[in-house]
Amino acid sequence: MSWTERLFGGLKRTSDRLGDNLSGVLTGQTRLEGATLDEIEDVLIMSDLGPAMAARIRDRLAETRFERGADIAAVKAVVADEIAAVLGPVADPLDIDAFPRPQVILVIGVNGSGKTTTIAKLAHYFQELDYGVMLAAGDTFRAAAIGQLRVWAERLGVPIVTGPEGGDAAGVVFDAVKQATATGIDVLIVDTAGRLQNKRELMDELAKIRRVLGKLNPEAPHDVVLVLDATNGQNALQQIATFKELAGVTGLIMTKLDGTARGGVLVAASEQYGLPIHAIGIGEGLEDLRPFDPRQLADAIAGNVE
Ligand SMILES: Nc1nc2c(ncn2[C@@H]2O[C@H](COP(=O)(O)OP(=O)(O)OP(=O)(O)O)[C@@H](O)[C@H]2O)c(=O)[nH]1
Repeated sequence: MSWTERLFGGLKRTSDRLGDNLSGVLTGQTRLEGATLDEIEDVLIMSDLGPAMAARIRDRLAETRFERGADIAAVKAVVADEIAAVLGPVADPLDIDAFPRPQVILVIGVNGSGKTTTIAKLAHYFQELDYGVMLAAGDTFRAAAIGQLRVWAERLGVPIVTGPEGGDAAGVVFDAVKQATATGIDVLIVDTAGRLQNKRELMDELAKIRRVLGKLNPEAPHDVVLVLDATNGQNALQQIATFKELAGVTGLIMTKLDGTARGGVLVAASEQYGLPIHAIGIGEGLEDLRPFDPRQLADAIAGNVE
C-alpha cells in the first residue's frame, strides 16, 4: 500500500465519523442557514476539531453559495480547505541542520503515547536520509523502557547509550552526546521519562538534562518534541499545555491517528497552539511515521475524495 492509501485508510474512522454525522444534517440547500449551520457546528465540535475551528468553518459555510446544492461532498470540500489552511503553516518536517553536530532531539510525552515507537520510526526516517543516528535511553525509571529501546536500536542497527535502571538520566545523555560527538553522529534522539503525575520531578529531571547538555553544546537540545496519542482526544490538548510549560516543547508528533475516530484533535491542537507539527504516526511499523503534506492530510481527515 502507498503512503497515501495508508493515510486515507488510517484516518478512515475519523473521516467516517464526520461524514456520518454530516449526512443527517444536509438537505442539499444552495445556502446553509441558521439551524443547519448550528447543527454542522455541533458535528464539527463532536469531531474533536475544537470550537474555534468549528466556528471558523461555520463562517465559511455561511458565506458559500452551493450552486449544485450543499451535499456532503461539497461541505467536506469546504471543511478540508479550512483544515488545510490551519495545517499549512504548522507542517514542519524535522531538519538536521545543527552545527556542530550532533543535533540533539529530546523526545517527551506521557507513558503509552507511542514515544518509544516514534523514536524508532524517527531513527529509521533519518537513516533513510543517510544521517548517522544514535539513541539515548534517558527514561531510566523503567527497565522495560530501556530494554524496549535497545531492541529497536538492534533492529535498526544504530548505536545506543543506556544506563542502569534508576540511574541518572542526565548522565546517560551526557555520555551519549560525548560519544555521538566523538563518532561523528548527526542526530542523537533522546528518550525521556513521561511521569506527568509527578510534575515537579519531571521538570527537575528535564532541567537537569538541559543543564548537562548545555555544558557540552549551548544550542542543545535543538528540538524538544512532544509525542501525543490522538486517541486521547481532548486530553492531548491538555498535555500540550502542560508540557509546553514544563518542558519548552518546540514541536509535536501525533501518533495513533490510524486507530481513532478522534483525528480531528490534530487540527484543534494546530489551531489552538500553532506549534510546529513534525510528523504523524499512522501505524506501528517503521514506515508509518512521516512528515505530511498538509493538503493531503486535510483531505484525509475530512474524507474529501473526488
Ligand atoms: N496504531 C498505532 N499504534 C501505535 C502507533 N505508535 C505507537 N503505537 C503503539 O502504541 C503502543 C505504545 O507505544 P510505545 O512506543 O511503547 O509507547 P511509549 O510512550 O514509549 O510507552 P511506554 O513504553 O509505556 O512509555 C505500542 O503498542 C505501539 O506499537 C501508531 O502510530 N499507530
